[in-house]
Amino acid sequence: MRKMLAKKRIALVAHDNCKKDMIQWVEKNSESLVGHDLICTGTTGRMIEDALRHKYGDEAIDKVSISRLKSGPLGGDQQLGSMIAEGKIDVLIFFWDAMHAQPHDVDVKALLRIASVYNIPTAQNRSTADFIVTSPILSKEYTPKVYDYSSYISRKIDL
Ligand SMILES: O=C(CO)COP(=O)(O)O
Repeated sequence: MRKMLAKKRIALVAHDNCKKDMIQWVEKNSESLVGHDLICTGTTGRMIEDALRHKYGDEAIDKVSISRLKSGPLGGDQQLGSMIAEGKIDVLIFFWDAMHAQPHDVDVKALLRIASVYNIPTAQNRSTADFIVTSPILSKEYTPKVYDYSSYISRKIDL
């Protein structure tokens, strides 16, 4: 059983062409977000921190839990994927660029895939992110369905 606490661990990631969208979305929903733990890839995190600092001031921002991983192309997506596999992320908000290829395309795909494997609520655009951030479940305990991969783990492989 996997139980999400009322305080969620929310991963925030955006490609460069989507960062404006992400910052606007965070600013618009900051009241709902600041009570949770925010985990970001490097550059997205820096920009979100700057935006929140600008909105709330230096003192208030120190009380917001924001952690910054490596920049996406430098391993940040993989770090997030690893955190998902370890049960350390509850929600993924990932605005990825559907119009331009990324140097770390494989990492992007891997992150989205692992989020699916572990049944992580994932927003890939602002509308879905709006639905998630306004969901009453966001601030309540929640027990997501955990898929049973035991038959895969114990599968027999002929040698
Ligand atoms: O590349 C990213 C996600 O794939 C995001 O990385 P940055 O937040 O460091 O720009």
